[in-house]
Amino acid sequence: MTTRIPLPRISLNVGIVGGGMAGLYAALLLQTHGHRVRIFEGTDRVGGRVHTHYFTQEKDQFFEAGAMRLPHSDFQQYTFDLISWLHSFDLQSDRKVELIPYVLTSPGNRLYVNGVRSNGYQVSSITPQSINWDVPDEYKGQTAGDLLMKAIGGFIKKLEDNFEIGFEDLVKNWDNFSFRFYLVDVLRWPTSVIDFVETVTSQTNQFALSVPEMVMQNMDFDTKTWSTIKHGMSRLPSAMSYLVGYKNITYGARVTGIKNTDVGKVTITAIGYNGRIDATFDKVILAIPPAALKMIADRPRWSIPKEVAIRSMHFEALYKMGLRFKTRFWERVAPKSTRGGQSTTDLPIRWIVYPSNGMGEDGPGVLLVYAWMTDATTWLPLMPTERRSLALFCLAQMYNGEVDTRTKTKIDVYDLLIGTSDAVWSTKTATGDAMFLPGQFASRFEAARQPEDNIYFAGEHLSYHHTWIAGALESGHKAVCDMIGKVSPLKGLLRTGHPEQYPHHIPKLDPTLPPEEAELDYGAPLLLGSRGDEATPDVEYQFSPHEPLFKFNDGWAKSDHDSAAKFPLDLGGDPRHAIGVEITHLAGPGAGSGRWQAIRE
Ligand SMILES: Cc1cc2nc3c(=O)[nH]c(=O)nc-3n(C[C@H](O)[C@H](O)[C@H](O)COP(=O)(O)OP(=O)(O)OC[C@H]3O[C@@H](n4cnc5c(N)ncnc54)[C@H](O)[C@@H]3O)c2cc1C
Repeated sequence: MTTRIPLPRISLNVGIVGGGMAGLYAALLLQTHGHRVRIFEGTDRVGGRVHTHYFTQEKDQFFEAGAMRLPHSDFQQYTFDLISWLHSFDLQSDRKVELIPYVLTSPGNRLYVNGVRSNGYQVSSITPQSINWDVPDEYKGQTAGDLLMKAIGGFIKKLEDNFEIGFEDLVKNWDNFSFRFYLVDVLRWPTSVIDFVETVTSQTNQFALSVPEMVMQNMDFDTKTWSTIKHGMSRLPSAMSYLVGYKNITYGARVTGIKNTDVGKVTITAIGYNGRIDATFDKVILAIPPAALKMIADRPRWSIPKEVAIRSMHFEALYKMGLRFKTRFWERVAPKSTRGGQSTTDLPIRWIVYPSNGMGEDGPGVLLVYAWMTDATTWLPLMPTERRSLALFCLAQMYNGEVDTRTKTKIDVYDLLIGTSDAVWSTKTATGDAMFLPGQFASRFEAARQPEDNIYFAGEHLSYHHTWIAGALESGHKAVCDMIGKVSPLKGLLRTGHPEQYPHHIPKLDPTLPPEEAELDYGAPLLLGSRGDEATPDVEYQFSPHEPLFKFNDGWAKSDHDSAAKFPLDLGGDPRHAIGVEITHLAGPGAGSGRWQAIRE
C-alpha cells in the first residue's frame, strides 16, 4: 500500500552553500518533503571531498583522490540507505551507483618499517620484536592490534552497546585528554610502545588527537566487510546532483556574504568570474568546512562559543597521489604479489593502496599512496615534480629489482610509469578532514551545530563520524530536522536487493512533468529538479555581471515566474581562489611523448 506524504503547507525556498555530500543530501531530503532548494557550489563540480580522478575514460583507469571505501558497520547505514534509495530511480547506466567489494587487507600486502621488510597482511598482527622495535621485554611479543584494543576496546564495546550513553561517557571523562596522554598517564605505556603502535596502525602524531576522536576513528575501522563504488566514488554525488536537478545548482559560485534580512529571511552573496549574485531565501544551510565559513567575513556574528568553534575545530591535511603504470605489477610480482589491500611503511609515502577495482586484469593500472596528518603536511611544500620523484623513489624501494612473473623482467617503477595525479587536501584550501583535538567534542561540537535564526549548519565535522561520508550525511539530516522537524533519512524501499525486486514500479524521470505531479507512488511529494525544474521561482535575486556580455534585463536579472530559468547556473569560479583540493597531473615517460609534463587542475 502506498502512503503519501502530503505537500507541506508552506514550501520553503532553501539556499544551500556547498555541494559536497552534506549539502547534496540536505537538498534531496528537503526536496522529498516538498521544499525548493538552490545549491551554491564554489567549484565547477559537486562532491567536494568525494572526487574520482579519471586518468582516461578506459575501464578502471582512475584513482580516488578523496573518499574511497565504505565499511559495513551500523554507523555507516546512512550511506548504504542512500545508495539503496538511489536504486529506486531509473538512472541511466553511467549514473548508476553499484557497490563492489573493497579489499581492506590482502595477502601480499607489505610492511617496510624500521628498515625491516615484513608481512603487512593484517598489519595489526605485527609485534615490536618482528621489526626490531626496541621496547621493554613484556611488550616485545604483543601485536599492535592487541595493544590498541587493550587501550580502546572497552570504549568501543560501550559505544556498540548504546552509542548515546557510551559517547556521552567518553566525552565526559576523556575528551580533555589526548590519546597519547591517556596511554602514558593512565595506561602507563612506555613511549617506545606508543610510537610502535602509532607507526604501524596509524600515522605520525595521530595520537595527539583527543581520546574520543581516536576511539571513533578506530571503531569505524574495526569492520570486516567493506565496499567501494564501481567506476568510482564520484558516481554517488553525480547521481545525487542529477536528482537534485542541474538547474537547482549554481556552480563556480563562492559564497562570500550571508545576511539576515529585516523580514526574517537570509540573503546569500556569491561571486565568480562572471559576476556576483545576491539571492534571498527563507532559510539557508551552510554545508561547508569551518575554515571556509570562517573566511566569510561578511556574515552575522554569532555567540562566542560558536565563533570560537568555527575558528578552532581542528582539521588535518590529507595527501594522495595516484600513479598510473603500464602494468598492475603489484599483482604479478613474485613472491609477494597482492590483489587489493594496502602496504604500510615509515617511508614518506606511508601507505600504498592497491585498487580493489579491475583486479586481475591485463593492461595499465593505478595504485595510490596516501598520507595523513604530519605525514601529509610534509609533502605540501614540495614542487609537484619533487613529489612525483619522492613517491617513485619510495615505491622503487618497495618493488624495484623484483621480477614480474608474467614478463620475467625486472620491475622498474620509473619505466613503468605513465603518469601521476596528486591531490592535496590541506587547510590552505579549507579541507582535509575534521580530527578533533582534546576538548573539542565537549566544548565546540554542540555550539557549532546549533542553528542561528534561519541559518543551519552541516558538514562531516558536525557529526560524530568525522572522516566519513556517513558523517556528512548524518549532519545534513540533522540540519534538515532542525529546520522542518523530524524526518526520516533517505532510505530505499528495500534495504537490499536489486531495483527489479522493488515492489513498486521504478519511476521514469520525466523532465516535462511539473514537480507537483511528480510523485513517487511510495510516498514523498517529489520536487526533484530533474523533472519539471523551475529553479526556485520565488527567490528574489540580483545578478551583477562583470562583463556586458552577460547583461540581460537592463543589466540586472531579476527573477519572476516567467524568467526564472535565468538564474545563473555558473558564476565561472575564480581561479585565484582555491577551494577544496589542488590536483596536479604529471605525465611520465610511459605516456608516449617521452616528455614529462605538468597540468594543474
Ligand atoms: C583524502 C580523503 C579520503 C577520504 N576517505 C574516505 C573514505 O574512504 N570513506 C568515507 O566514507 N569518507 C572518506 N573521506 C571523508 C569524506 O570524503 C568526507 O567526510 C565528506 O565527503 C565530507 O562532505 P561535506 O559535505 O561535509 O564536505 P565537503 O565534501 O568538503 O563539501 C563542501 C563543499 O563546499 C564547497 N565550498 C567550500 N567553501 C565554499 C564557499 N565559500 N562557497 C560555495 N561553496 C563552497 C566545496 O567546494 C565543497 O564542494 C575522505 C576524505 C578525504 C579528503
